[in-house]
Amino acid sequence: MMSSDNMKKVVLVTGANSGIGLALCKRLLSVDDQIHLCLACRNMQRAETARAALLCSHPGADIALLKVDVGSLKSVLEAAKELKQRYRRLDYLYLNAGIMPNPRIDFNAFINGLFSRKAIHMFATGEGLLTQEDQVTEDGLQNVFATNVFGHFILLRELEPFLCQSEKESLVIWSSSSNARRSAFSLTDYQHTQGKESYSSSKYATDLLSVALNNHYNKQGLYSSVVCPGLVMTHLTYGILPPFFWTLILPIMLLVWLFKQKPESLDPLAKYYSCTSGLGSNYVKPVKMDLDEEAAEAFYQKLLDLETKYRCWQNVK
Ligand SMILES: NC(=O)C1=CN([C@@H]2O[C@H](COP(=O)(O)OP(=O)(O)OC[C@H]3O[C@@H](n4cnc5c(N)ncnc54)[C@H](OP(=O)(O)O)[C@@H]3O)[C@@H](O)[C@H]2O)C=CC1
Ligand SMILES: CC(C)CCC[C@@H](C)[C@H]1CC[C@H]2C3=C(CC[C@]12C)[C@@]1(C)CCC(=O)C[C@@H]1CC3
Repeated sequence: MMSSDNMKKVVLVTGANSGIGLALCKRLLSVDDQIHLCLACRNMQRAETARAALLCSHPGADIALLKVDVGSLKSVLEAAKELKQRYRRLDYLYLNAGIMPNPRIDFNAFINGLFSRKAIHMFATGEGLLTQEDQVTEDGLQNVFATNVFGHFILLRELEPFLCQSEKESLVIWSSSSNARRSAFSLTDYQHTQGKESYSSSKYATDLLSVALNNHYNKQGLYSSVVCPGLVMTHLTYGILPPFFWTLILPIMLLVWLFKQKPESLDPLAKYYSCTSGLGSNYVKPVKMDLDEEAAEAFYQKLLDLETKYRCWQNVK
């Protein structure tokens, strides 16, 4: 018979020590403080600080730490092994850790975009505005791809037996982005070795991967979904512009948005209302992803090939 401790849901969040990951952990505990929450972080000091902050608001919560650098395959394999020893189940896997290294704003694109019909879209998604300088990891992979996509994919593959259990369903949730863009991604260069939009490409890759995962794993009780947090002030965005700059431009961004609103674009027969209600909160609306299932499957096969290659390499080492 299962003890009540074994019946508690196990939730793992990568990149849980700051920003969206930490806010998510706080929210999860406020919804259900009876979960086993595991903060998967690369820096244990920052993870400890996050744990202490969560315990302040939720004393008595069951919060464990797991060391993992999702950009390193060795670290991911070790972390997965450790997890399998600690828990008998995994209910929610939040694949949230992510990077946007050395971001630069393309000011020419910004000025051109500002006076175009795409201004609002540009402010909402950052489309075409940002470039990044990527690097190669110890495993010989592009860092943004390794961190935002492949490390998480390997983690998921390793945890497959826990996620695909006949008696229960499991959910994998990816932190994607409105910056995910089809034109930044290429199946022939899925690591984005050539371009300067590795972030956009990696987020499009997570969207594709999520679709493929559903096709392959739904029958085994594993469901994948992507969330798109919009624009959130975190270390990631403070890497693009310093905090004081954001304080200055946010009201301007709001004004631009207001002036760009077209009254005729409002539907007279629609009510525009907040989705928040006392009967359960729903702050989001679904947006159809700009992708097709063949591309998702083709990308999935490429990831499986890369996985095979790296597993052989790990065995040889
Ligand atoms: N902020 C925004 O506007 C948006 C963010 N997102 C996505 O949300 C996710 C969270 O980002 P956000 O909270 O904004 O940014 P933060 O930089 O605040 O958080 C990123 C988290 O990921 C961790 N991380 C980064 N690299 C690794 C790694 N190799 N191994 C383990 N952990 C790692 C960081 O750890 P450490 O502290 O050690 O660096 C940190 O905890 C990302 O995937 C991002 O792309 C999506 C849309 C918008
Ligand atoms: C005065 C100007 C220099 C103002 C430039 C504003 C831009 C820096 C921002 C406008 C939209 C923003 C945005 C992001 C980053 C910053 C902007 C491009 C993200 C790409 C950050 C990470 C994400 O995942 C999505 C964000 C979408 C919007």
